[in-house]
Amino acid sequence: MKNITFYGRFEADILAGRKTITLREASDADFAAGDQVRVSRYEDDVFFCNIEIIAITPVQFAVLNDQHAIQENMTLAELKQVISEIYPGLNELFMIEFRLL
Ligand SMILES: CC(=O)Nc1ccn([C@@H]2O[C@H](CO)[C@@H](O)[C@H]2O)c(=O)n1
Repeated sequence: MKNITFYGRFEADILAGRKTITLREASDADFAAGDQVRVSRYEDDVFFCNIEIIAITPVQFAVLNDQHAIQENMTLAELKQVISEIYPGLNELFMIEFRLL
């Protein structure tokens, strides 16, 4: 089974179904629709759920919109700030849509 990590501060939103996408660089988006993936916290590698990948879609930072932000449970300004900190200067992102198993 593949693995993905999320920063621990997003665990509660993921488990509550409030965060249903993640935006990643290409090297962190090697998934396909239908994959079942183990999810753990980035900081301590503690497992916290399994997800099923619904879709992987290329998306440019420049075209991120409120719909993306809603799916991240953030404002668009917050989302752009978070991504700019994780992937400074990167425009080519991949949207990974998922559901909890
Ligand atoms: C090692 C590593 O890159 N881990 C990441 C990368 C991204 N993300 C989250 O995905 C969304 C869009 O980037 C935002 O909610 C991010 O905080 C995350 O939780 N953990």
